[in-house]
Formats: sequence, C-alpha cells, structure tokens
Amino acid sequence: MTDAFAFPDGFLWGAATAAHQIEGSPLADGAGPSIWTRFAHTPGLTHNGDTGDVACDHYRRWKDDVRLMRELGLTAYRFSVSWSRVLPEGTGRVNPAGLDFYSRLVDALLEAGIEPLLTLYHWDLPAALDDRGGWLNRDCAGWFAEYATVMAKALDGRVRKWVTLNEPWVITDGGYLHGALAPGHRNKYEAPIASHNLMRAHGAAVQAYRAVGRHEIGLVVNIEPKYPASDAPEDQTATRRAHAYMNEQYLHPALLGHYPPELREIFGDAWPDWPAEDFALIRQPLDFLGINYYTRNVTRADGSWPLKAGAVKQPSATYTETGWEVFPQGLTDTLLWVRRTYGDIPLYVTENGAAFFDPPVAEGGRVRDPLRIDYLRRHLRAVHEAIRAGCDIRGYMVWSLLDNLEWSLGYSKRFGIVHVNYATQQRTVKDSGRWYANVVRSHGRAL
Ligand SMILES: N=[N+]=NCCCCNC(=O)[C@@H]1[C@H]2[C@H](O)[C@@H](O)[C@H](O)[C@@H](CO)[C@@H]12
Repeated sequence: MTDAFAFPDGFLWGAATAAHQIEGSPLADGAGPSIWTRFAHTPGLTHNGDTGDVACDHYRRWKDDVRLMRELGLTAYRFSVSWSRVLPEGTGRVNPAGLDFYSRLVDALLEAGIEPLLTLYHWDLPAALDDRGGWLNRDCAGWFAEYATVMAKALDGRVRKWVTLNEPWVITDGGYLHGALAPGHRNKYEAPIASHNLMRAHGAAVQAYRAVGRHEIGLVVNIEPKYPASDAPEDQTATRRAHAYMNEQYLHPALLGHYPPELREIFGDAWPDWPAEDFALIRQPLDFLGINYYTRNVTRADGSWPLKAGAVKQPSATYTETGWEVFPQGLTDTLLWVRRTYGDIPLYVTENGAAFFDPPVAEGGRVRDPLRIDYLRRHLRAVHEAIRAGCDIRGYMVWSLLDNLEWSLGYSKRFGIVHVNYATQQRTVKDSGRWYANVVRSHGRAL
C-alpha cells in the first residue's frame, strides 16, 4: 500500500449532517417551531411541498444511525443542534427533553469512539425569535450567546469541538437577499443587516462559550473560489467583487476585524456605517475554521443584481445534480488561499460532497454511485495536496452521511453516502459509503 496519501496522525474522518435535514419530529417532546417549519409549510416554497416533518426520522432512529457510523469506521461526526428543540421560544425556558436528545446522541457517539463536532446554528432559527425580528434585530447576539451558554454548560467536555454558525453567506444570500431559503426575504437593505448581526452573534457566542467551555470553537464558511473568465478588466473586477461577496465577507470581519471594501461598492446605500465596537465583538480568537467546499465559479462581468458578476458554464466539465461544476483543484486553491490570507489557523473540511442521480437500491442491497466515488476521491486527493503544501488540515467531513432534506429542493437531491428510502426509512450503504469506509480504515492510503 503506497504511502502517497498518508494523512497526519489524528486526522479526523467524518461525515456531516444538520438537524432540520435529518431529524424529523420538529415539534416532538416540547420542541418549538423553527423558521424552516414555517417556510416548508408555506405552499409553493419547497420542491413538491416537501417538509422536515419526517426527513430521515433521525430523532427516533439515532441509535441505528450511530451504529451505522461505527460500522463505517468514522472517527468524527458533525451534526447540528435544533435551537428551538432546546429553547422552544429561543430564549428563557429550556426544554429538558430537547437537551436530553443531544446528550444521549453525544454519549452514543463517544461510546462508539466517534468525535462529535457540534454546530450551534445550521439555519433553523426558532420561529419565536423570527417573530421578534430574528437576525435583523441586534438583540440576536444576546439570544445566540444565551443558547451557546446553555449548550456549553450541558455538553462541554463531551463535545470538544464547537461551531457557532454554518455558512453565514448562505443564510444571508438565501434567506434575506434572494429569498430562496427561510425566512424567505428578498431585500437588499435587510441582507447586510442580517449578515452583520450573524457575525455579531458569532462573536457573542464565542465569548459566551469561552466563559463556560474549555475546548475548541470555530466558524464554518462555504468558500467558492472565483476564476476570471478572461483577462478583460471588467471580468477581473467582477471576479474580485464576487470573491469579496462570497468568500471574504465573513472571514475578513471574523479574523481581520474589517469588511472587504467591495461590499460597500456592491450594496451602495444599503451598506450601513457599522459601529466600530461591533468589530471588536465579531473578531474573537478562533481555534479552527471549517471550510465547506463544493465547487468553483468561472466569473465574468454581467448585468446581474446585485453583483454584476455571473458564472460561465465550462463545456467540458462534469456537473452535479445541483448544477455545480466538479473541480477538485478549487479545494486545494481554497485551502491555500485561506492559509495565505488568514494565517496558519487549523482547518477542517467540514463539508464536501455531491448530489448525483443515484440508481434505486439493486437486488442484494447495492447502490452503485461511481460518480460520487470519483468526486470524493479527487477531492480527498486535493485535500492531501494542500496538506503537502503546508496547510494544517485536521479533518474531513463528507456531506452527507445520509440522503436528506436539501432545503428548498426537498428530497429531490441525494448527497448521502448512505441511501435513505423515505417511504420505509431503510438505510442502505452506497458503494461510495463502502469506498469511504475503506479510505478511513487505511487512513487515506487507499486513495
Ligand atoms: N451556486 N453555487 N454554489 C455553491 C454554493 C454552495 C452553497 N450551499 C452549500 O454550501 C450547502 C451546504 C449546507 O451546509 C448543507 O446544509 C447543504 O445541504 C449542502 C448541499 O447544498 C451545502
């Protein structure tokens, strides 16, 4: 077995999920509704009217799912907590049954030798807080800090790797600018406010965690590297705008204490003069960064709103079911860019994966998904290339453990290395799951 792809000792091999996408039972045992409970039950907003009412029924099947993770040999599992399961109104009263669900899940993971990575916020804001303005209300920093404190007091020590937010860019761009995601706002003036408040809440939660917790906390961002379609000056500046908007908008304030200048150019009169003290709150020392990588973007200047920058389809490339180009080099480039721009902060690839059209489960329980195996193999090799180039990468979480609820796209897209039959809830490990288990077992050498 060649050591060509030997990964560092202690490198974590995991899979990632999110509460709303897999748990189901959104209102069980005293839980409160989230903005996704409401959004999905609003006619016309999700594919087929799909909701998270059942999803993968993980709220009831979690023991079997942990057993599945152990059988795959995972050494880590990234999941998120449903804020409104623990704090039904978002603040104040704690729901013991909600806290207990996550406590038992964590204990089962530890018992199976699997390191939990807990994400506090993966898009499912308590509806009661949305009624009070949600991320548009500056009080959200205090609400989120209170929630972080409740979780840290309950789980810190058993959970040693914490994440405040998952992908603030998607939360803002999807939920407040384009309206495709909950809470479904389409408002150029709200988006910067929600975005800035999310980062204030991130900073407040890090401070709150450090008052209670003794372990590691970080931020997870999606990075999509932008490559200019041509040397033309307008394509170069459009690429710069798109890069600042998607890739620097959150890491700059979190790690450097200021926004990239392009954001005022993009949003114009919709970009406020932020209070200087906000940046001291946002810029908290972090123990790691989580990078979610799916694809790249070849960018040119166009008339689109608000970026005036658009994607150029690559004729010879492979595209996934979500329309994303398969471009593993972009992951290496991204990891090196993060190190070059923000220093040698420890990194995890906290999500990477692809939706392809999977055939139905064949006789004997096989799901042949060669395109996903090829995608994962090439992206894991890209991670290894970044490690060889000096990046301090501590782990990789495949998105996703299970086929699950792909937000507004419902159940139409399958990202799992394990197939889920939503009618029976039968789990079937796909060929990609068996392949990944072998990679994990060999600590990467089987790549
Ligand atoms: N255009 N375009 N570019 C690609 C931009 C990717 C933005 N979407 C994500 O990163 C989401 C992340 C989310 O955490 C998870 O909850 C989602 O299920 C996966 C799959 O969608 C990914």
